[in-house]
Parts: sequence; C-alpha cells; structure tokens
Amino acid sequence: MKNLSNKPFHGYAGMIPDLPLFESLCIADLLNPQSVENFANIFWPHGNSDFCNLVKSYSNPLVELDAMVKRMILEKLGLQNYIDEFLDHKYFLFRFTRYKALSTISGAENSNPAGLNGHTDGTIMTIISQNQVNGLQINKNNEWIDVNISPNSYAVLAGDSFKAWTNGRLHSPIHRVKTTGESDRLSIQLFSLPKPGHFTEAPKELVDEEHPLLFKPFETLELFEYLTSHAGDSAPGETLKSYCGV
Ligand SMILES: O=C(O)CCC(=O)C(=O)O
Ligand SMILES: [Fe+2]
Repeated sequence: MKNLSNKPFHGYAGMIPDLPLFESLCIADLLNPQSVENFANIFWPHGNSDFCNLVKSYSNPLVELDAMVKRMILEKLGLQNYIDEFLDHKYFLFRFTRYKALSTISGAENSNPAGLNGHTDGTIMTIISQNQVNGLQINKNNEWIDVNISPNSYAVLAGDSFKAWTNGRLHSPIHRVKTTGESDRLSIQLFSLPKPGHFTEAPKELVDEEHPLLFKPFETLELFEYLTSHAGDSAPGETLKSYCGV
C-alpha cells in the first residue's frame, strides 16, 4: 500500500522534474477516524500508535484554530447566520512536506530551483507550520515578501474557495517556496476544503449592484482537477477566474 489517491492533492506528490527539492505526503480526510491509522499503516504495517497520537494531538489544535479564524472572518463580514453551516464543512487534508537542502541535489546550487512555484491554494484556508528553515514567500504588488514563521507560530492563508465564497472580499495570496539553505525545510499544511460534493456559492448578502457575483458555483475537488490539468495555462492568481469567473 502506498500514499496514493486518484483525487488531486490527496496523496504523495514529488519526483517532479521541475521541482527537484519538493516531496510531500498527505493524510486525506484527516477527521475520518480511520485516516490517520491507514496512513501510519503504510509505513508501519503493524501500526504506530505513538505516531497516530502525535498527529492527532498536533492537528486538533490546528483544526480549532481553523474554526476560530473562520468564525472571526464571518463575524467581521456580518455573516453570523452562516457560521454554523460554514464550520460544518469539515474536510481536511494534512500534508507533510519536505524541501530538500540545495546541497543534496547535484547542480541545484547553480540553477537554484524553486521549492514550489507561485500559486494560490484552491482551499478555503491553509495553515502552515514549519521547522526552523524559512522559505515561504507571499507575492504583494509583484514583490516577493519573505514569511518567516517561528517554529511555534503558523501562517494562515485564505484560499480560492474562501475568496469565491466571500465574493472577492478575501484575497487569496499568490505564494511560493524558495529555500536557500544547507538544511531541509520541513513544513506541515492543514488544508481546509468544503466537503466533497458541496458547491461553493457566495451568500446573497455579499452580492449586490456594487458587488456583482464574481464566480459561478463550483465544487472544490473539480477546481483541484482543473488546477492539476491546466497548471501553467493561466498566470498564478488567475486560475479561479479562468475556471469559474463570471
Ligand atoms: O511549505 C509551505 O510553506 C507552503 C506549501 C504550499 O504552499 C502548498 O503546499 O500549497
Ligand atoms: Fe500553497
């Protein structure tokens, strides 16, 4: 058994010729009671309860943080009535990502490849933590800004699904990973998505003459499918618009 999935972004990613530093594993549907154990069984055929307990004790507070941030945003937008329904959409991907040190890849020092190219996440939200090696950068007004995350803090990014649901009130930033150091960068991502099969559609309160509907309703896994099959077709930051822009 391997960490494979027929759903996009739900399994192992790596050995990508243009991204020689990047490798990532995924626990899909994190809150499903069997998901962590099934993942552990890939590496430890007799199971590994210490690992499973560690994943759960690490991810549970992140799931709470995810809910807290969403609640704050919805309150700020005056959408209290939607909070319960919105928070009910609990579907998470939990990824373990490694960006190998440049020194371990022959020729990489000279070509200085990206850890991950500029993109927006298709998620509702992404919470990132890392070891002591920085590398995440956010694009603001065409400038790359370093996001230095201390080992006991997190970066929280809004994804395209949140941008669409808020009819563009939230910005889903273009980001990338650029490592420079001698050591591996390890990062963990908690990706929150609407439940598979759910269509994301902006609430009527956020659509009016001044704010016409920006995106047609869409299903996030289909957006993911589009992101993988049309990677590079549109500029980073334009994919959502090209997929379902009105
Ligand atoms: O490793 C990171 O800091 C970011 C990873 C990322 O952007 C992604 O997996 O979508
Ligand atoms: Fe990302």
